[in-house]
Amino acid sequence: MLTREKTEQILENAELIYSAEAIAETIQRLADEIAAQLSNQYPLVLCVMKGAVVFAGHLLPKLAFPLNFEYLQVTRYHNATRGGALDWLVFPQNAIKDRAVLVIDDILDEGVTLAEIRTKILDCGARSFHSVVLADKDIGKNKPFHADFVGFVLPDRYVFGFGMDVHSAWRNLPAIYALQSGAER
Ligand SMILES: O=P(O)(O)OC[C@H]1O[C@H](OP(=O)(O)OP(=O)(O)O)[C@H](O)[C@@H]1O
Ligand SMILES: Nc1nc2[nH]cnc2c(=O)[nH]1
Repeated sequence: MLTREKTEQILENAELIYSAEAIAETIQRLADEIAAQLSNQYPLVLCVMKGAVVFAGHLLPKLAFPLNFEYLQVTRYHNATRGGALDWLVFPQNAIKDRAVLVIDDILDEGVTLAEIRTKILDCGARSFHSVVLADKDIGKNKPFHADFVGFVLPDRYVFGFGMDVHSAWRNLPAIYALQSGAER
């Protein structure tokens, strides 16, 4: 864990990429797009913890149709800024069969996490699979996964805030920041 001083320094040196206002507008647009496709499906909405917790908390009240809500938890970045093997921590297996599933995640980076989530959900007998991400990072190569609903396209930098962590801190920020280049380690 970083010291409090180091954590504050990271924010001071970071660059604001999306303000709280820009995020709010984007979430309303995403909610409208999701409603147009899924409002008559009575979907099971799954939040990918922990990163999507803030995004899900803002998006859910804007989905004005019947749904059920559960969460799953996977991690492959742990407290680092580079991804590794995926660790499954929580998975609501029994809730999924025959459901139209909408997965909410904060960020699509290399696409490994959501590709594995989709496989597992379809293996559990979901009727359909959709996903919404607040941010899709432009990594300059093909990804094994494309989201149905995308908020922003981000530059290829490590970002944090609005649920996303940097070395496990700053998930509580109301906006999205990019880590100063060279500070990834
Ligand atoms: O597209 P990928 O390269 O696979 O990365 C995307 C995943 O990385 C983050 O999760 P993380 O592993 O950091 O766990 P967390 O949500 O608990 O922070 C994020 O919430 C996505 O689920
Ligand atoms: N916090 C955070 N988590 C990620 N997971 C994959 N990419 C990122 C990123 O840029 N920031």
